Amino acid sequence: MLKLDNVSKLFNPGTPDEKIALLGIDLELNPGDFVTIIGSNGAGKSTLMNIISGVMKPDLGEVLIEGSSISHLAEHHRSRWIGRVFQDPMAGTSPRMTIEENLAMAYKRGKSRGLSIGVSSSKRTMFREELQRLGIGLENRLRAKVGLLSGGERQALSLLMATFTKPQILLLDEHTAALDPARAELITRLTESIVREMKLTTLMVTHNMEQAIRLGNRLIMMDKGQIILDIDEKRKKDLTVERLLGEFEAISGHKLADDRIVLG
Ligand SMILES: Nc1ncnc2c1ncn2[C@@H]1O[C@H](COP(=O)(O)OP(=O)(O)OP(=O)(O)O)[C@@H](O)[C@H]1O
Repeated sequence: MLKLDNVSKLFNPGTPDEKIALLGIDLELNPGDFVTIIGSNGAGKSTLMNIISGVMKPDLGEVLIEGSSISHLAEHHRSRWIGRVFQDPMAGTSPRMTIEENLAMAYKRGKSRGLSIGVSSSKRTMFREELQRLGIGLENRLRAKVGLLSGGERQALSLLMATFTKPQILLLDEHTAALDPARAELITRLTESIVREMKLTTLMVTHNMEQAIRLGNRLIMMDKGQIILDIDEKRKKDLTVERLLGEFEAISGHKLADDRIVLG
């Protein structure tokens, strides 16, 4: 499925601001893996997501999907395989367009060029059915401008749009962090059901330790540009926040430093 082969990224090389963001990352996801990623400040989590989605290129190494390198492909060309939801609920949708127009855009992604972004009645019926799955009444507001939705509603729509065409890889970039606890819980629940039903291979960065342990079948910890812990489903079942923090400290030699960390 997704494979990172010896991926490294250095910012500002040869200057006093030189920063190693990623150092020789090897990572292979199996189909259907749901991997949560936690790590200290500046560990390289966002850089990793940006390199997978094509926002930036690695200095070294390859990103492969199903055995083929996608390293040369720009972000918009990868969007047919990769869905991404950002922390900012405003990032994944267009506020001036209606819910159905946003969905039509998402539906067109990766499809033939000629496909219209217009909303036919058959598409509208499909959009309504998809929105119903979210269980928050958006199916009755197809013609509402997305800018009028709450942050939670908008993030639910972003999640639906990112997964609409069943991407090979779903990237979740702290996608519940900007929401209040009730809305974060709603989005977490929706994420779990969409990932499970569609059997999506998923990478999720989170600052919430309890969420990282509870969700998914595999947990990765990063520090200073490297993966220092990769915990499988069996070991994950017995994890606690305390045990995880202890393991991090034992391996990295320092306490987990993250100003946004949520223990649970
Ligand atoms: N565009 C950039 N220019 C220079 N340095 C950068 C850039 N982006 C990231 N870095 C540096 O690269 C390192 C990794 O950053 P990254 O944002 O990937 O970490 P992170 O794990 O997402 O951190 P956080 O949890 O604090 O958001 C950090 O030292 C950061 O300061």
